[in-house]
Amino acid sequence: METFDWDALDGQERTQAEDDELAQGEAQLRALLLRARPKWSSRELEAALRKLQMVSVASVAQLAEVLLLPKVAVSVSPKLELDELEEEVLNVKLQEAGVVQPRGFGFAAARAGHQGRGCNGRPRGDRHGGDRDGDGRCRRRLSRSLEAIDFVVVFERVALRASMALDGEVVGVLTRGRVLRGVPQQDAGRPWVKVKLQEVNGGPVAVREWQVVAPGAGLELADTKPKRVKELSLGSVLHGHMEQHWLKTRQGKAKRHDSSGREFFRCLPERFGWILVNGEHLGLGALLQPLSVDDGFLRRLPDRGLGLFATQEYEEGDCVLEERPFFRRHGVAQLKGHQKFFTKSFRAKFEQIKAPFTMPGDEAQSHVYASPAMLRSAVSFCSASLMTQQMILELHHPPLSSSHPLVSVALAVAKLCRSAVPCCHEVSEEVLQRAILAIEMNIFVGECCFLTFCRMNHSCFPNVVYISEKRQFRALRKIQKGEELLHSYLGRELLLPTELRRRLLWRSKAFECDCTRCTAEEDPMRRVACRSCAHAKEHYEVIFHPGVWLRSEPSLQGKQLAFLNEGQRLKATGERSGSWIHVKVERQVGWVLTNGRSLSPPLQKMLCLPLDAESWRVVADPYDGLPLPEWPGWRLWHEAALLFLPVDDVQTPVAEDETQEEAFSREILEQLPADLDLPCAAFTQDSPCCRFLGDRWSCPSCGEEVADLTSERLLGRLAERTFFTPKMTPALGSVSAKAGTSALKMVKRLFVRQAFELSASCSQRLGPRHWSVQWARLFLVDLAISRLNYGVGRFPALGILLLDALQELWSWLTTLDLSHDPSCFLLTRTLEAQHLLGNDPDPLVQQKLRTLQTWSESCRKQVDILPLRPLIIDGSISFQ
Ligand SMILES: C[S@@+](CC[C@H](N)C(=O)[O-])C[C@H]1O[C@@H](n2cnc3c(N)ncnc32)[C@H](O)[C@@H]1O
Repeated sequence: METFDWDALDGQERTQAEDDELAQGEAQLRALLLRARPKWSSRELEAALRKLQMVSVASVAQLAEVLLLPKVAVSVSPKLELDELEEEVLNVKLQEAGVVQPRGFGFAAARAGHQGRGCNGRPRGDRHGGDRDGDGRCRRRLSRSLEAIDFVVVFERVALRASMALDGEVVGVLTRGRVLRGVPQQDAGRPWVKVKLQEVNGGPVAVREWQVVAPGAGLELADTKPKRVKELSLGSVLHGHMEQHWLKTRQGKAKRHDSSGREFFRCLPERFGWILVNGEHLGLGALLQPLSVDDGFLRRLPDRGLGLFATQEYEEGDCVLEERPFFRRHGVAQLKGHQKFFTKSFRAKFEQIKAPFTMPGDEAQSHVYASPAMLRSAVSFCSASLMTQQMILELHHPPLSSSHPLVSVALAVAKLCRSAVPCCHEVSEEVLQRAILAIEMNIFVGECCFLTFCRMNHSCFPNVVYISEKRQFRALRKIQKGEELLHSYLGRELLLPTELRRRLLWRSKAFECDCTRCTAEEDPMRRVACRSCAHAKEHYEVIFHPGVWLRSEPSLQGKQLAFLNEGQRLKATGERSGSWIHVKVERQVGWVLTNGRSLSPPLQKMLCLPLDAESWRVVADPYDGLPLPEWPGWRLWHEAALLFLPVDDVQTPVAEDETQEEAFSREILEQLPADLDLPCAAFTQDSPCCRFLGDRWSCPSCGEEVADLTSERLLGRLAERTFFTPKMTPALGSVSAKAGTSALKMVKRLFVRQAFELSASCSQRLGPRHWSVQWARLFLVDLAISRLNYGVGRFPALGILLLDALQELWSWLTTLDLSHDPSCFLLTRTLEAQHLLGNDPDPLVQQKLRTLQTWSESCRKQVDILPLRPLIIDGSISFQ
């Protein structure tokens, strides 16, 4: 039995003879490495040597000693050559040191490692195969025993002991969900795991254990003239890191290291601790579980690190997981305690921290800036206990070698915090950078980190949802045993198209999402109305007096087939050529000119105009300068604008207080060519939509393909800025917010006018089903609810407008590939509409309300992902 001799750790000065022995051992190891890796350059060799020393291997003898196993293996198989063994041991140690990729590491290897050990009292049998004959068996067994594998703590709390015995000194405690690496070992038939203390409870990498090895060391106050506050007795153990001649410990104190050329402290060698794997004989059951068992709850996946899996079947609404956080990030209020360190110059430096951001495979460049949340992360981390710090560092984060902009931003924030905030002085730059990244990647709503929840991967089509008030995950749909549990790291962003969702995830969480929605062939958010199908359904009326010619070709030279009188109705066939349309009139077909501008001399007049499919009225002629063109894609937004804004505001083309950004958006909209407007028939219920398939749209009905992404991208970018994050300013005065709303905010009238213009442009060019138009609807719903809540006077048309928009949004959400039901995005809005319009005498309003109520009653209403935004228009309410 291998027990650890703690007494041996007592500080002894190293003698010259020991130094010589070390040098000799190193030379042996170098020779062994050279033999085993003849192709390595001297730099690679030196790097490997350094890394081996980090895992306690400084000589060939140590290599054998640490693992003890060669002796066992030799006795089992005398055929095995020592060289071969050395190389095997060397390979394992190199893997442990991170010099080469662990062979077979991960799922299969860990499973193999677990096999036959009887952990959890469950014999594993031989179902995972393995080399079972002769030398092969021996080699397999050897590497298995040497390999460190991942375990997860499955019991509430397990003890880390100084020796492989139940009465061994407890040197640490690990809580459920903690993931650790260790080498399985047996003692008297009981399975134990040997782990490095540094890895599990020794604190962040730079902080090590030190021991007082000479008399005269004392505790001094840092940041002031050295002032001794305490003598330190020989042998006492401290946590800290070296900075020049001082060993720095926590609480802003420093300890003298070698002011007079003498060493006071020595870093303790890495220690080991043992954890019992199975507590069945104690009546406890499994304490640790290898990570990669087939039916495990926590598994290692080939391309995403760890992931959580269902160990039983769940019905929709069931509670799947519940956990308490181990870490809570400081809120803004708590940070105020540190305010005096955030001087003007600190703030200036902080605001300059940024790194260029590009999406892989995309040329468009922007920047990622340091967020104040990172500052909170740094301070919270540095104020946490060593154990908590270690648990944070164990959470997933991008490697520091990654070129992702967050990595360099986190480094700059870490540097700045270390230099300015006292509680951060003692943590190394690298550790603080890792901590900021780990918190950024794993933080949950409510500013918490969890040991288990944080291992759950993301999907835009999740099967569980986080209920923050209860700290629970609940099933969004039926979940089969063995299915991966996936939640969405995104909230309302789930209602954005794939390209934007992937961009957001890459930007904030540094990964390229490969979920079912992101990899699906079609992106249903980007459905646009099919122009050619709509053209084919279009009806026209001759509005020119006395009438127009039906011609055999789309030109004035075309043969005159018939004269069509003013007022005559024509059915389009779908073919067009410039201002010419191909029509069917009674039994004849031919071409008709719609626009007199191409005549010579030009006639500034339309000759034929489309009929609105809903009202069968002629759509007004924009060239005659009529003030209110009644294009269906435009009409809803124009009418809405008139309900919310004074007529002057709606019609004034440019406002004087327009900001640069607003001017930019307006110019973009003005530049969009008018001839791309969709025909009226595109706005009828049954008009077909083109599906977006990667880089083009294709109509399932007529087969038409469209590849022009430019105006859709342009409108999408404006829509994201306008509807997704409306520019709001806090309201003046003191009106308390009503239930379901957050603090009151104001939107500028000019902003609202431009938002309606954008809504109309998106609608006219992309049709009623595109995501940008749906976000415009949400904006309209929030404006309408705010107006009904806070506005002065009644607006009868507002109720119908609100309920129509809600119904439209509800049915859009049901057609998308979303696992959340529409109530997750619309519940508060629906309830608020019911509350505000419940007493409305209009029977149409009551009928629409009943429909909405039936829909919402059939939903589970688990979460509200998209709370109502109180969009109060500046000047539309008066504060008393
Ligand atoms: C909060 S962690 C989840 C647990 C993590 N897999 C681990 O090993 O601890 C988030 C990380 O998991 C990976 N990940 C999660 N969801 C993913 C997805 N849908 N596609 C690709 N990688 C994903 C990414 O590396 C991401 O940064």
